Amino acid sequence: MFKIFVTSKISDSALNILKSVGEVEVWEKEETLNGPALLEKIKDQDAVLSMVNNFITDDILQQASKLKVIGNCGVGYNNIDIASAEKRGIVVTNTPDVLNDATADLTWALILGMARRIVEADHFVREGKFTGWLPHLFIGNMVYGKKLGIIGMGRIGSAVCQRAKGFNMKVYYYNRNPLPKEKEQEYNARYVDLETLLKECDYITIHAPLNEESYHLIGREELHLMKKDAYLINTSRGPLIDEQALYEHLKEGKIAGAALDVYEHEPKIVEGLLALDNVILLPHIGSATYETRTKMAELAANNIANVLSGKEPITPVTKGLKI
Ligand SMILES: NC(=O)C1=CN([C@@H]2O[C@H](COP(=O)(O)OP(=O)(O)OC[C@H]3O[C@@H](n4cnc5c(N)ncnc54)[C@H](O)[C@@H]3O)[C@@H](O)[C@H]2O)C=CC1
Ligand SMILES: O=CC(=O)O
Repeated sequence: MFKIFVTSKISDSALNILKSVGEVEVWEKEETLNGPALLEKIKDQDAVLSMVNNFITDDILQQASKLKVIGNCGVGYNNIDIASAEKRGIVVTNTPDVLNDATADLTWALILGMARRIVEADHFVREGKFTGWLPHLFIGNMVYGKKLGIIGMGRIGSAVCQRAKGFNMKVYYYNRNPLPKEKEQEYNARYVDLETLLKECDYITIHAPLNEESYHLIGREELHLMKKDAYLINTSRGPLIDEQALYEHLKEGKIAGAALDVYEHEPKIVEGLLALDNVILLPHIGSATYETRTKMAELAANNIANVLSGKEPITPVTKGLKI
C-alpha cells in the first residue's frame, strides 16, 4: 500500500482520489509544515500533496528516499527544488489552467479596488465617518479607457488581458517572448520592452513566475520609471518586486498605489506598508474560490494517482517516473 501525505486540508473529492491508490494522512492544523517538521512527516511517504508554502528543499528530498511524486496544489512551483527532484527521479506536478479565471478575477478586483479606493472608503463608513454625499469624497481614478501593462503574458496574464476588453483599455505586455501575431490581434495587446511598459502604463500587473531571471524584476530603478499616477498590482510571487523599494515609493507618493496578494518574505510584510492607505494587502488568495480550490486539489490528486499507478502525470513539471 502506498503512503500519501497531504500537507493541508483538501476537498473530500480529492481525498477519495488519493484513497483509491494508497493510505492517506492529512495535516489538519493551520500551522504550515516546513523544515524538520515537514521532513519528519514526509520522510517515509511515497507521495506528497503539497501546498505552495511548503518548501521542499534538496535537503528534504535527499532524506525522503521513498518519495516518488509531489503533487503541488498550485501552478507556481518555486517552493520545490525541481533540479533536486529531477536528479532523484521524483515526479513533480502542478495545477495550471484550472485557476486562471479565479486569479484573473482577483487581479481585476485589485485593479478596481485600488483605483476607486474601495478599502479606504469601506473603513470610512464602518468608522461612522459618513455624514452625507460630498463632491470630494474618495475621488479615485478611471480604469475605463486607460492603459494596462501586463508583465508575463501566459495563462493568467492572458485571462487578465481578455477582461480588459470590457474596460476599453489599451494593453501593453512584456513577456519572455512575444505572442504570435494572431494572438496579439485576438487579445488586442501590443508587445513592448519593460521600460516602455513601465513608463507608459496606468495599471501594471505582474503574472510571471518566480525564477532566477524574475527575482526583483521590479526593483528601485523600475519603480522609478513608473508614472506618478500609476498603480502596481502583484498576484504572482512577492520576490518579483523589491518590497522595501516599493514601500519607499508609495510612502513618498512617487507612484499612486499598489495592490499585493503576495510578499517578498511571505507571510512577513515590510512593516511600513501596513500603515499606508495607498496599498491594498491580501493574504495570498489569488485562486481562493470554492470551485477553483476543489479543481486544484483534484488535479493534484489525479496527478499523484496516475504516477503511483504507473500512468503519465497530467500536468508534470519534471519528467522521469520512479516506479
Ligand atoms: N496569487 C496567487 O494565488 C496565484 C499566483 N500565481 C502565480 O502566477 C504565476 C503565473 O502563472 P501562469 O500564468 O499559469 O504561468 P504561465 O507560465 O502560463 O505564464 C507566465 C508567463 O511569464 C513569462 N515569463 C517568465 N519569466 C519571465 C520574465 N523573467 N520576464 C517576463 N516574462 C516572463 C512566460 O514567458 C509566460 O508567458 C505562477 O507562476 C504563480 O507564481 C498563480 C496562481 C495563483
Ligand atoms: O500561488 C498560487 C499558485 O497556484 O501558484
